[in-house]
Amino acid sequence: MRRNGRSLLYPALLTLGGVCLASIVALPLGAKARVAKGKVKSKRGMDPFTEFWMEWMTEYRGVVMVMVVLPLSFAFEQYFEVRDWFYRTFQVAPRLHDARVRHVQKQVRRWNAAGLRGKRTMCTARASWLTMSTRTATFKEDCSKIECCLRDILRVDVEKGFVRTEPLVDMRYMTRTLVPLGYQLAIQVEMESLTIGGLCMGLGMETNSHRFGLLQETILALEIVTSHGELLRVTRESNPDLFYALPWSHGTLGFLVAVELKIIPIKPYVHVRYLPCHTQEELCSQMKALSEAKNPPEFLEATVYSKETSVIQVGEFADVDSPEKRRKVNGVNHFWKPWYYLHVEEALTNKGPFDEYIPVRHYHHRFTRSIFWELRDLIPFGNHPLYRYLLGWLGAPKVSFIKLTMTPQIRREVVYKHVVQDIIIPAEEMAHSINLFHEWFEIYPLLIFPIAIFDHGPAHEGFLRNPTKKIPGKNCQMFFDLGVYGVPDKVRRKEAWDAKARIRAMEKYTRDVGGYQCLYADTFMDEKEFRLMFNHALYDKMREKYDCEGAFPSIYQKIRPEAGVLEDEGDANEKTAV
Ligand SMILES: NC(=O)C1=CN([C@@H]2O[C@H](COP(=O)(O)OP(=O)(O)OC[C@H]3O[C@@H](n4cnc5c(N)ncnc54)[C@H](OP(=O)(O)O)[C@@H]3O)[C@@H](O)[C@H]2O)C=CC1
Ligand SMILES: C=C(/C=C/[C@@H](C)[C@H]1CC[C@H]2C3=CC=C4C[C@@H](O)CC[C@]4(C)[C@H]3CC[C@]12C)C(C)C
Repeated sequence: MRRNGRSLLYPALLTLGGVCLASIVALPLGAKARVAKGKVKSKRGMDPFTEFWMEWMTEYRGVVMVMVVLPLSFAFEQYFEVRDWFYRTFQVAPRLHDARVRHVQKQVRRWNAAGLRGKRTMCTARASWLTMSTRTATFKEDCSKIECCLRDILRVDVEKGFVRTEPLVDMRYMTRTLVPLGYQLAIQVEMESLTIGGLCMGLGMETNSHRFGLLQETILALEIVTSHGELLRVTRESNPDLFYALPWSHGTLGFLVAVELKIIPIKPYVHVRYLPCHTQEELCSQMKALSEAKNPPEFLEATVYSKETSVIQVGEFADVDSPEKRRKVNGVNHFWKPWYYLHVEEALTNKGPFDEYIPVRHYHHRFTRSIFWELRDLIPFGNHPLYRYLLGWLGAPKVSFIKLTMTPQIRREVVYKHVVQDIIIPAEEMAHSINLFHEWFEIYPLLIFPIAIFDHGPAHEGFLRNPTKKIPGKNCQMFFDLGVYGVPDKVRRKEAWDAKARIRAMEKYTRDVGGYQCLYADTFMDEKEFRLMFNHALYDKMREKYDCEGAFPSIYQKIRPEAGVLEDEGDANEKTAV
């Protein structure tokens, strides 16, 4: 059987590779011929060949996704599997680390010596398309780009419970390394391509954030190259001001070259119970009771399928040590399995509540395969059994390649006919916010998971304010993440839908209830509104102390509405009567 399976797999792979290669060669040649024959006329004043491509890639997005993005993602994935295996096995990275840090310092010192302070700010050289932000980071064009090629795990210390790692290590590499050792990051974030640097300098959260808080609470030490090229090791004890100012600072206080993060022991499986809720009240009261319990579950989240219906997922680490448990093992990420959010939804059918044992690494990356539920619009037939069995093994398209093949027209559609947003707001807002999201977006599912926001004391209030309504006996207040990803129903129904007005209403509501918008997403806030949402006191102090003005852009300069896409250009493009 295995031999038969293999002998079928290789011809299938070769055929697919051949078709992709042929298309990649044939399509541009065909396009060039059409342009040469004068069959393509420029409508926007671009050169006709580029214009033809832009239009083709916009029109045939699904084909580009399957023929280009998927094979590229697969090849990229395989390359990094081999590269990371080599570095891990031969322990190459720790020996190279110091030289890599010196390279960052040398570039920063060269920038200082060239007299660029105040003239041209610095940012990382990571290309915008590679990142997990929805933005295009146009600010980078005006910056000196500093290469921070630091992509390895330096040390895993299970006795002391921490991992020392470089910033470009992603979540896939992290679980690949830690899980076989019986450990995970205290906050092990879901999406495989998110990097440690992005999560520490931005934000990181997961379905056990009701226990540990945001990923920043699990940082033990940060190693930073300052605007003068000095290397600093920053801990809670040695430099609390800078330590609490660095999370969410987006590389505007210095370059991160290494970080120590807390790790926790795990078991091989996560026992997940799926609890259907048929009213909002049921959802809110259960989430409150579970998240604020004396002994809360290890993992907790809810997927909301309509205004009233949702499924709560309660997870606990487990061993599978009996035949009865073995029968309930479900490797949800195997390529032939249905997308996870659709599997969860089954709890709302006649099947009712159910439970299963998910191998821990499958649990960690349970939404990567369907990019939460974004893939249903990118590859509408992606969950069809035929597709899953024939092409599912190629994995999910990587967000990076989706971004790389995005034409300006698609970028505008992503902004004006589509929503990707997460907000973190106080727990008591759950029902109200679901109703508001229904009114503004009408997109389901919605994602919900509780997050403890900790009090660091008045001297160390970071970018997030200290909470005001702490849980009795605890040093934190319960907030929750509410995520919305997809195409609003009004857009699907081809009715007018004002993206900017809706997102701005969401931002105002978030500010009014003392919450925060996740900054990987597009924001429409002006600087005054942004400074109202986030506490800049400690951040401003550190910007001054470490001479960052004129050396790094401010956070707002990095996340502000992008010129040409989100900036006001009159209202013509904002009202999308489709
Ligand atoms: N569940 C979760 O927690 C999720 C989180 N996210 C978000 O995605 C982002 C991570 O995406 P990812 O692609 O990994 O990160 P990015 O490359 O987008 O980086 C995010 C920010 O961190 C800065 N940064 C990254 N590395 C360094 C470094 N070595 N030194 C200094 N600054 C650095 C970047 O600076 P620069 O602009 O100079 O490159 C950028 O401003 C996070 O910020 C997070 O908010 C998204 C989805 C889920
Ligand atoms: C914050 C969480 C999860 C977020 C993800 C669902 C989104 C993070 C980045 C998003 C995307 C980036 C770029 C895109 C290109 C566009 O052409 C299509 C959309 C998208 C793929 C988009 C999709 C959603 C994200 C992956 C949770 C963990 C709280």
